[in-house]
Amino acid sequence: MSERLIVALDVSDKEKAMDIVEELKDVVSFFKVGMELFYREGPKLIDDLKNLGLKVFLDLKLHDIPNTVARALKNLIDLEVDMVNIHALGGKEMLRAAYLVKDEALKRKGKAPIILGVTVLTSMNQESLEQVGFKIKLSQLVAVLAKETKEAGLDGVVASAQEVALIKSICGTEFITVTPGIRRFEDANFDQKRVLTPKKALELGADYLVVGRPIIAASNRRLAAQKYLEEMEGVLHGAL
Ligand SMILES: O=C(O)c1cc(=O)[nH]c(=O)n1[C@@H]1O[C@H](COP(=O)(O)O)[C@@H](O)[C@H]1O
Repeated sequence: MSERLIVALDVSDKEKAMDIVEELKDVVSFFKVGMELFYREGPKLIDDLKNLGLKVFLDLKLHDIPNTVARALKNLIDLEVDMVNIHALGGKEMLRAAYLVKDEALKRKGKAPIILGVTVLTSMNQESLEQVGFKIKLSQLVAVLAKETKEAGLDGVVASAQEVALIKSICGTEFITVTPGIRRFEDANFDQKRVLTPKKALELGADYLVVGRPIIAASNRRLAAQKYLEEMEGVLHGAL
């Protein structure tokens, strides 16, 4: 069991999500609930997962004006999740507003989730950035957004593992990196463009690896998760 593997519950309803949790809960303790599932099942599902003693990353990628993000974030923090994210492209003021909400929650409750800035989606590459008008090099944009997130006082970023070394060199090793777009060598990329293997991601310093379809769409999910964990443990125990 490694808390550093986060399995994305990208399914449409609670029944399907709980089937996956049931199959994996002996080997995986951290699950991600995204828009698809949360928009249908809402806060009750978060309670159910927390009551099973699991950690929850609530991935709703907030992106709005500072006031709206701050107010929404307060509600998410009150769900007692362990991790949430907001788009760093929302700007300095928005990131700072998020930090102030976290700070207020820490004072009020004595605890608050890890709050991450999403840098550039792992489904994008240099070409996709140019298509939406960005002339900057992708890794440079990730670096700018990570630096803004750090300066606002937030805990870390979501980025591709390909940028982890750069982010850590700018923001320090304590700044958390959560990396989706993780694929074992034999797994399909689907819509992910910036991918790396679990082994490489951990070697570069990624703190948490997010994996969805290669595990949840596998015919034997437990075996699929175990293969990811084995590859990770090889690095964590210095055996590879
Ligand atoms: O914030 C995220 O979790 C996220 C950010 C990002 O840049 N890319 C990304 O894939 N994700 C999420 O990570 C998961 C990856 O799923 P798979 O591609 O199926 O492994 C999905 O639930 C995405 O919503």
